[in-house]
Amino acid sequence: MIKTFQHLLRLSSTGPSCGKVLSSCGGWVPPKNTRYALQGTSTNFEAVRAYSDKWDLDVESLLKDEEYEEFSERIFRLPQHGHNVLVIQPFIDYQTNWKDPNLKNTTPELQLEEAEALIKTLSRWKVSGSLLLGVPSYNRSNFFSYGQIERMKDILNKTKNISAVFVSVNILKARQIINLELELDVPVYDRYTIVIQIFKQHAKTKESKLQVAMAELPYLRQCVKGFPLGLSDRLALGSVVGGLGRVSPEKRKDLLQERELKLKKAIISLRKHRERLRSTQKISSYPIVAVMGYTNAGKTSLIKALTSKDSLQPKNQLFATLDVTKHEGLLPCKLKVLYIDTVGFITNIPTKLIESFTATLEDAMCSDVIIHVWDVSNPDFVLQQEHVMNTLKKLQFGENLEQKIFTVANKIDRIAEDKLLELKRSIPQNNTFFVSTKNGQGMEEMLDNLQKKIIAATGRICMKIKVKTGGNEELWIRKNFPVVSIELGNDSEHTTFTVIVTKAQIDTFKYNFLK
Ligand SMILES: Nc1nc2c(ncn2[C@@H]2O[C@H](COP(=O)(O)OP(=O)(O)OP(=O)(O)O)[C@@H](O)[C@H]2O)c(=O)[nH]1
Ligand SMILES: [Mg+2]
Repeated sequence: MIKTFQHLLRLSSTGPSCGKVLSSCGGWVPPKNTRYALQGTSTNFEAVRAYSDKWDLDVESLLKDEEYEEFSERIFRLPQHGHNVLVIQPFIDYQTNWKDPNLKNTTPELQLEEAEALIKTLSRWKVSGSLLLGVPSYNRSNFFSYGQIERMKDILNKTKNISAVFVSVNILKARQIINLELELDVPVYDRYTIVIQIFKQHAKTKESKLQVAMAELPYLRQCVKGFPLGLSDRLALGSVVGGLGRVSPEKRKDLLQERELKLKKAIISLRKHRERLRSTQKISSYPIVAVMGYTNAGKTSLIKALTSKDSLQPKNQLFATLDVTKHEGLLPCKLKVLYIDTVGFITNIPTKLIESFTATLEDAMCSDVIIHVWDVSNPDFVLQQEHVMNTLKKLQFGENLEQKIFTVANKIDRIAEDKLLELKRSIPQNNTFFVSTKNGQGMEEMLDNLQKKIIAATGRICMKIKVKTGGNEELWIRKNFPVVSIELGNDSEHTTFTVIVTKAQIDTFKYNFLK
C-alpha cells in the first residue's frame, strides 16, 4: 500500500469540472438519469434537526405574561381581524435641498410598492389606498404639513372602510404617532410595527418566537419614554385609538426590564445550544453554505433547487422564512454540503430588528461560503443588494466577508433578453451567476462555479488514490470519501479513485493505512 499511496496525485485545488447536474425545484426539473441525481440526502440532516429540536427551554411559558401582553398589545394595536390600510410613502422633497441617503438607487414609487407588499403580506390586512407625500424631513414632530393632513382626512372621509394608516418610514417617534392619531382618529403604524407583526404571524418555532419577542422590546421602550404622562392618560381614556392601558408608567418600565432580562437569558441558552450543536454535530465536517439576501429574492427556492427538498415551500411573501434551517445537498463531485436558509433583509427597518435574530444567524456566520441571492427582476435590486451587504457588515459577518460571497442573480426568466445582456455587461461576471430557479436557466454553470468556490474555500483538494482492488483501503475510501470517479486498472488488480478531501481526511486515511 505504501507504494500505491505514493501515487497520490494532486490534480487541482479547485476541483474537477462538473458534468450534468442536479436536482429539482418548483419549476426546474433536472435532466433525467443524470449521474449526479440526488439520493438519500435527507438522513443526516434529519438527525441534525432532531437534535436541534431538543433545546428544552419552555419558550411558551417564558413568554406568557398577562400584564406585559396587555400593555404591549395596547402599544402595537395589531388586531387579529386585520385592517384596511391607507399606505403613505413619505419621501424627502428634493426641492427643499435635503438629501435622503435612503433613496439612493431607488424611487419613492418603488418604495411605495414595497410598502404595499408589506401590508399585503399580513393575513387579513388590505391596502385600501396609497399616497406619496414629499416632506422636508423625517424628524419634525408634525411629520406632515397641514395641507397633507387635510388630504389624508379627505381620503379617510371618502373611503369609509379605511381603518388604519401606515406611514412607511423606519420608525415613528411617539410624539409623531400621537399627533397623527389625534388628527386622523385611526391607528398609525410605521415599518417597525408592521414588520414585527409579520414576524409574529410567521414565527413557528420556539427559536423564532423568542427572537421576535426580543425584537419588539426596543420599540416598546421608545414608546414608553416618548408618551408624555398626561397624554398617555388621555390616550388610555380612549380619546384616540389605543393608549397605554392601566399599567402604571413605573410598572411599564419594570415590566420591560424584567422581560428583557428573561429573554436575554433564554437567548444565551439558545446561543450555547446552537454552538454545542455546531461543534458536536457531524455537520461540522461538511462544507456549510449560507444562503442570504433581500427578502423574497428566492433564497428558499434556490435551496429547493439544489437539494430537491419537497418540504421547502417558497412563498411570494416578505419574510416567509424566519427560521434558520439546514438542508443537505450533493455537489456534482458527490461532496455533501449543508445549505443554510436564512431570514431575509429589508431596507428601512432598524438593524436591531434583524440583530435580534443573531442567535440563529450565528450558524450562517460560521459558514464557508455565503451565497448572496439577488432578485434581478426587481427594479430596486441595486439598493437591495447594497443594503444586504451593509447589514452583513453591521452584523459582523467576519472580516473576510467579501471573499466568502458568491452571488446568484436570480429570476432572470422575468426580464427581457436585451435587458439581461445589458445587466450582464454591467456586472462583473467572475463572481456573479445569472439563473432562474424557476426554469433552471444558468443553474448548471452556477453550480459548477459554486462547487469550485466551496472546494477552494474549505481547503479541499481533488486527488487520485490508487489502491488494491477489493482491499480494506478501497472499502474505507468508498465509505468515507466523496468519490468523483473510479478507474479499474488494466490488470484489474488496482483501482484508482478520484476523491475530494480535506487534509484532515487524508491524515486519517494515512493513519489507518500507512502506519
Ligand atoms: N419567476 C421567478 N420566480 C421566482 C424565482 N425564484 C423564486 N421565485 C418566486 O419568488 C417568490 C419568493 O421566493 P422564496 O424562495 O420564498 O424567496 P425568499 O428569498 O426565500 O423569501 P423570504 O423567505 O420571504 O425572505 C416565490 O413566489 C418564488 O416562487 C425565479 O427564478 N423566477
Ligand atoms: Mg425564504
